[in-house]
Amino acid sequence: MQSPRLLLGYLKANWYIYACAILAITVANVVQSLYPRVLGDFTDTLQAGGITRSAIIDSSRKLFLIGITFGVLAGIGQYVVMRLGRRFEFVTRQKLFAHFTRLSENYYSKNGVGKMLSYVMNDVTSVRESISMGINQTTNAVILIISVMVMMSLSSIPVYLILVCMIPLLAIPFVVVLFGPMIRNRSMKVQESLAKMTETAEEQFGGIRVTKKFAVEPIMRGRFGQTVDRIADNQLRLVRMSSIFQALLPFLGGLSLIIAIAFGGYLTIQGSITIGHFVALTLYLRMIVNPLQQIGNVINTMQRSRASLVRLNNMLSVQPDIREIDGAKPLASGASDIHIRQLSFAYPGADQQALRNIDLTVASGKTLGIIGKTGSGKTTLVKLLLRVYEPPEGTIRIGGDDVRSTTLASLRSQIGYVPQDGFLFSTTIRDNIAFSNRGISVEKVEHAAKQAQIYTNIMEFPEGFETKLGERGITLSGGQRQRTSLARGFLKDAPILVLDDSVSAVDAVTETDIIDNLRTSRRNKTTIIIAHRISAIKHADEIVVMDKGTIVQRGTHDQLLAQKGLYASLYAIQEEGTRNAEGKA
Ligand SMILES: Nc1ncnc2c1ncn2[C@@H]1O[C@H](COP(=O)(O)OP(=O)(O)OP(=O)(O)O)[C@@H](O)[C@H]1O
Repeated sequence: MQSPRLLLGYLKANWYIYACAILAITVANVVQSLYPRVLGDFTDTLQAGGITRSAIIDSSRKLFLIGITFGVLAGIGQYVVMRLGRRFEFVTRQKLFAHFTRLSENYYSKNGVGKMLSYVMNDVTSVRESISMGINQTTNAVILIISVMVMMSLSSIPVYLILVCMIPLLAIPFVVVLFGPMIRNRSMKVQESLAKMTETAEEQFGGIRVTKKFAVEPIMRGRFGQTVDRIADNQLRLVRMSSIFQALLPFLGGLSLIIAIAFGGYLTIQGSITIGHFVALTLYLRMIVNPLQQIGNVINTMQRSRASLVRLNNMLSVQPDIREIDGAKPLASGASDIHIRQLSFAYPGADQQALRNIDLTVASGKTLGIIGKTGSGKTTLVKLLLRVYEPPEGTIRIGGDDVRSTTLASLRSQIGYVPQDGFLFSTTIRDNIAFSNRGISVEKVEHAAKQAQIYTNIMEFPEGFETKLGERGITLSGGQRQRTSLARGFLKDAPILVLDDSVSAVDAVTETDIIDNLRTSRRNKTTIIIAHRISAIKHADEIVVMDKGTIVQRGTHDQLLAQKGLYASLYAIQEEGTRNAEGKA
């Protein structure tokens, strides 16, 4: 196993419970291995003196005791092991989820959500099966085989006969060594194709509305079909290999039995061993055919889950891109002046810089407007402020502290960020708005909704704020979704509020109302508004115009209008658009 930390850690933590369970299963199997001896002795008694009442009662009592002891002890042992297996599943899923929440946006932009789900579902289940079934069946099988061997050697069956019968079983280690790696490799491929399918399914369900609007369902079905076919191919390859392997071990057990019947039968006819020995020997060998099959099963499952365990351990060892430095300090409470110096940034793997030499100061309590062409770096700037991506050291300071030396939680709790397409969860509108503080009063939630101009819309729903939203807020229009997400930003009332194109989907009148509310509620609080429409930022204390990752103009609305440049051109185009619209109306 490459890096068995996850499983070893769990087994170590629970070793004493496992030890008790294994002890119970061991005793159960030792007791069960007495069974051929009782029957062998019974046969010899029959042969010596015929059938007697006392012999029947005595043997029946022994067999009954063996059955009861085996049933109770094996049952308890198996229950404990299964329970621990389920607990492993639960603990590991929690561990994975906690790990996922620490990974950066950069990781998620490269790895689909479906892939993450596959770890949580398929891989965890596969490892759980192996530890539950593996421990139960291995203990059962190994102990039974050992007990049978011991019982056979303690009996007066000749050793040479036992050894001859065992010859086919010597091939087992070779079979295991040969097939094990092949099964593991094929399992790895199955798990990878399952992950791909979950990823594709997640993406296709997410995009189902676009698919339908473009009437491209057959193409999407074809694409999904391809991923399913890949799984089927990989699974068939695995099943072929596993089946051959699983059949081989009992086959070797069967060969032993044939030798026992042929050679043992011959010795019985010759009078070298008693019929009782012959019966006991064949029963002993018959008894190890099932455990051999179980061992085949277990090795099969173990190889498969080993592939999953490697995947899980690899996943858990992914280091988050954004990490707090040792001794990171919380950002001073209420700090809200922002200083950006010589900030240049390129996305990992990108050959061009998204931001170049940005110098910017937003004094505490002021409003900054950012406008610029699409792709000019506006959102990137905010992502660096929030440390969604890591800015170079010393380039961004809040309240005098380099954001890289602060704790992530304190930094993000000081900033309210409202993106253009804020994600809404499948819960009530109230919970969506009160996202940063579920315990907040209804009045405050309603007030935030009023500020974001969504209150009236919400009250029109029969259940008002208790209305449940479907996947990604499907019951709301684009503009309603945007304003619900905006209300969430208002409610957080953070020292710094960033609106990233957050009023783009509302009409001009509503936008004016929202901006007015914003100006009132954010008086003396730092606010950054990114917009494409000048109407959303013209009131700002300072406006910067961005182009190709740099700031090309800065000033107030009036100062920028007085300059020839991108801002004045944008204004002219937008004013003309508004006049045309009014003319048509
Ligand atoms: N995760 C990413 N990985 C690589 N490049 C990215 C990533 N996100 C954005 N970019 C690139 O960085 C540049 C700036 O993008 P950004 O999102 O900051 O622009 P923007 O000004 O906010 O655009 P818009 O107005 O369309 O929202 C673009 O060229 C974009 O393609």
